[in-house]
Amino acid sequence: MSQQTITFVTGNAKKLEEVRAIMDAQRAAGVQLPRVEARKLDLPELQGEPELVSAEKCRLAAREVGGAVMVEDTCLCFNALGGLPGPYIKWFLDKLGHDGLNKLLAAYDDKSAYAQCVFAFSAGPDAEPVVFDGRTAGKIVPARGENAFGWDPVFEPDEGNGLTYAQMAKDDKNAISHRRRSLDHLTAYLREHAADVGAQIEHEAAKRAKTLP
Ligand SMILES: O=P(O)(O)OP(=O)(O)OP(=O)(O)OC[C@H]1O[C@@H](n2cnc3c(O)ncnc32)[C@H](O)[C@@H]1O
Ligand SMILES: [Mg+2]
Repeated sequence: MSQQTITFVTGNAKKLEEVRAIMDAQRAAGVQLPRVEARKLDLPELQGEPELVSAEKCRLAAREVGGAVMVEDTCLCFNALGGLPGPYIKWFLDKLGHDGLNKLLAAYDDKSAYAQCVFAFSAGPDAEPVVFDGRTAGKIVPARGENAFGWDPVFEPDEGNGLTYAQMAKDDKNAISHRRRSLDHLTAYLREHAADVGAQIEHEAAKRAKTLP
């Protein structure tokens, strides 16, 4: 499987940076990982539960790439709001900013939240995506820290020693992040099912080769 390539499809350069850093550190520690290439594509996203959003994004990505892909969808879930904004965080952040995200919780004592990352992997356009959930608990705080990645300045993870994601060293965020946890599940799956996944990727590729002119 290590010879085969999986394409990570995302329109977000910061996600890619973190995924690369996490995978490079694991490789350096001797963990066997597949080759991952990146493709910058902003795919349309279905509305619904995070697993569904990610699985559908994965199906579209596999069709677009015509091969094995991984994608991820990230949510920021406020417990007082029943998990919202959740998968809609991109638009809430865009329209309301860091201050507005805090104001959403002004009427509630409970500022707790969790960051959730759902990776999805597909061996090819006709394969069923497999999804992996990773979460980090914390709370929403007034913005602290100079960091250009999304809502990092307003999320203080419980394991962050009082620092927001934006104030933490990159390696420290990557050690406890929602993305790290989800990616760990995905890479463990790829290792555990290396033979099956490898055969599935090849089967998909052979099928495509037959149908292409
Ligand atoms: O192409 P894709 O991979 O979908 O990239 P995206 O930027 O559209 O990402 P999402 O749909 O998953 O939306 C998640 C939003 O949360 C932001 N985000 C994702 N991961 C984050 C993290 O670890 N820290 C802070 N903000 C993050 C991201 O910039 C988006 O605004
Ligand atoms: Mg997106």
